[in-house]
Amino acid sequence: MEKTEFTGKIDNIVFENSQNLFKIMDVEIIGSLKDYDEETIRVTGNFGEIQLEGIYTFEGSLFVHPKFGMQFKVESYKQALPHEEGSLLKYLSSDKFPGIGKKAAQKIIAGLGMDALDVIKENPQKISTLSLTKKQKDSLLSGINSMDSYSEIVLKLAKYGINKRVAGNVYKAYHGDALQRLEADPYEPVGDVSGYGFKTADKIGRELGIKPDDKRRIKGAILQVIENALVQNGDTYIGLEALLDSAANLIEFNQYDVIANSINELQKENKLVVDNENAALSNIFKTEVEIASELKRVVDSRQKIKKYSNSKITKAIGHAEEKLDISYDDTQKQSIINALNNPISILTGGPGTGKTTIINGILLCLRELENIPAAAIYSEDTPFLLAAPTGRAAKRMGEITNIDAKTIHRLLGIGIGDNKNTESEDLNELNGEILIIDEMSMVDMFLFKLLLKGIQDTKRIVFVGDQDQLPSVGAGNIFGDLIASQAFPTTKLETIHRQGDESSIITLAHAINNGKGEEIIFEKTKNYSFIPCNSSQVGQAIDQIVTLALKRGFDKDDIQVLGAMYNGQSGINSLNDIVQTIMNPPENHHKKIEVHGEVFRIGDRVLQLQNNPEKDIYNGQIGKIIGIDENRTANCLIADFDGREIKFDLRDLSDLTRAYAITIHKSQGSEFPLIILNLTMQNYVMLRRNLLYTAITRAEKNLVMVGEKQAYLMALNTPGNNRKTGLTDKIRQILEINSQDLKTANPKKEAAILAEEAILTPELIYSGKIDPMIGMESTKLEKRN
Ligand SMILES: Nc1ncnc2c1ncn2[C@@H]1O[C@H](COP(=O)(O)OP(=O)(O)OP(=O)(O)O)[C@@H](O)[C@H]1O
Repeated sequence: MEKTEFTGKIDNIVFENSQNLFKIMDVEIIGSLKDYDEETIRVTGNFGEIQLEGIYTFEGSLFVHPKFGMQFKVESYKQALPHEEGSLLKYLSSDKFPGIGKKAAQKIIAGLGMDALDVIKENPQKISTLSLTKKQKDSLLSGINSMDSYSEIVLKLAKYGINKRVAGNVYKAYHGDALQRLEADPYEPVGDVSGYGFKTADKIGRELGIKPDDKRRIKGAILQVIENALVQNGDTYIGLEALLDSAANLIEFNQYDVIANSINELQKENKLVVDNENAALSNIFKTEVEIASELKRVVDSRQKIKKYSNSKITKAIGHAEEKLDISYDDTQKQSIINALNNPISILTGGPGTGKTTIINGILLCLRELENIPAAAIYSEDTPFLLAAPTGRAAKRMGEITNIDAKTIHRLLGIGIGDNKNTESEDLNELNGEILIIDEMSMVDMFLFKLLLKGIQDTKRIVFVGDQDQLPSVGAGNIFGDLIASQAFPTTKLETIHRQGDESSIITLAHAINNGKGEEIIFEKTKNYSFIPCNSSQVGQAIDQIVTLALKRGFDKDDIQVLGAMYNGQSGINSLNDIVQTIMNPPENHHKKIEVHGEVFRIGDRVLQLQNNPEKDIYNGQIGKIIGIDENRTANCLIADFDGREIKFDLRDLSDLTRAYAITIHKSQGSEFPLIILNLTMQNYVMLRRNLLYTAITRAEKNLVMVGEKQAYLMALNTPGNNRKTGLTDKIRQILEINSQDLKTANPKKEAAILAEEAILTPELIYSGKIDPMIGMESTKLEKRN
């Protein structure tokens, strides 16, 4: 429809997405809107801060929404400035312009007339003609600048080639000042504003005539190089030599002394820290120092906590063994002693090595040694604090220990995405006999710092995990660094204790870690198999495997597809479309709702992507949709998360996605009876040993690997975690560890042997001669053309 314009008052903000600033609002029309007769209209578009009751002029076009009727799609908007004397006087003397009272406001109107605001906006120089103090002039200018609406800023930034999304991020960081700040130093937001990198800055810099050797430009390049290492590799620092080289590359000239000077200046400005020939962003360096200092505080303040005698512990372990009907091996026993007699201890081991069995042993021993009645353990103020970084991992920990386990966020009482900004005063104080954190490999540096800050009087702290799993999504490598520091008694479990059907997957997992995966991964065993196919065949193969698994009696909820990335032919998004069609087809006439390009239907399995303590659901938690209101009202979707009904409004739905296929990263901390894993060379940037290992260890009983052999080989042969981090050294320095203090127990490795079986090829699979499904009877894959 044709472009038109109208002015209106904001009645109601129906929906807003804080990520991309998209809003849906009800607007009361002031005056008229061409081709529209009603008094209010629903308006959609991207907006910055919008004031309820505020009056704005909108430019855009009418369109008919198939369900909600006539709406107005906004292309640009601006705040309607007051023009009559009374309201202009009131506006100018409001707290939007601090230091300007009624008198000064009258001077402004007398000097520039009723259009004063527009006049200054057009030509800020006019302010100098007013008889105001410098402070008042500044206040007037900055007040008017901050009224620059989001769409005006987007328009102005567009002339520098900045797209809407990035312009939105710039706006979120600098608000109305955005343009002034960018024009003063286009390199300032580099590393600070998402999507705004050195290239964008350089484009603006060139237009503004900033010289190639300008300090602002060089500093921007330096920050960009460090930021790249942080975001792309998870490194918390970069070597100075590499920094000089990469920065020189970026600015395209090789004057190292000029770059070095800028590094020094950035140090003085507290933006980065140079330590031992390495450079780190200040906040990252500071976080590592804080973590090491907190660890020292925890260790030092627990020196006086009593240690149990060997005989007492041995007796308690004996009782635990009787109760659990097992006998711990020597390494396992040592880990229990470590946990009971040290302020901080660490337990790491692959699947089936007995981590959970040890946690149970530690708790049983402590109950006996401290004479703790059951009532205390199950009380609100329990002396046993158990937590894990994700909801699913916490749930599993709770089920296995029979003691309530929380997410770390919930344990600390912190809000959504608050890791970076939470102050320690806002944290729950952690006390009690023991704190055990499971799945430590997933804990990132910001959350770990908060966890340590929350620890008050907890007598013992045990970090449990598998150091060979993927490191945390955020930068750093907390669990690996704690182990490498050798500052805390650490037990590495290497003997596989789990027996039974799933043991061949566990053997495969351990072989992958020991560099022997290639020998057995492409075999067909009772529990795992490999189906080679290229990325264009992945969807088809997964379609067949899922269909077949369902025919064989697998429960829908037991089948989980995993992949490395969301996009691409064999990406998570397209696999979700395929599996959703099989498991919850549209012809079931279920109610549905479409958001961010995904269709959700009643019955769909969904994944929560962010921590949401208010709803008590967390990143990685899986639920099922049980209700949908197609009119998209307040609670338009209801999902069952572990027996609890959680209501979502449109805004919350940006945190929800379908979960038939999920990324390996999101699957961390969860296990499923049947894992269908797909890896192809499209994922080549991510193909590392720890990614494959993490994926494989998600399978409880059965594993079907699909994709390109080359991709699996690349993952097998690319060392996992090689993040450059500074925490290990800082721990060693601050806790004054010297090299003799080796605190790691290293038991012998156990040999893993597997029988040889036939290797699958696509021809065999599609001819139906070989069955990729494991432990199930005779249905074969159909041949597809
Ligand atoms: N010393 C032992 N003797 C006999 N069985 C053991 C011993 N230790 C552990 N197990 C058994 O081995 C299996 C795996 O142990 P557990 O679940 O504790 O390992 P885990 O490291 O937590 O593995 P995962 O991470 O896969 O859950 C369990 O069935 C457990 O009972």
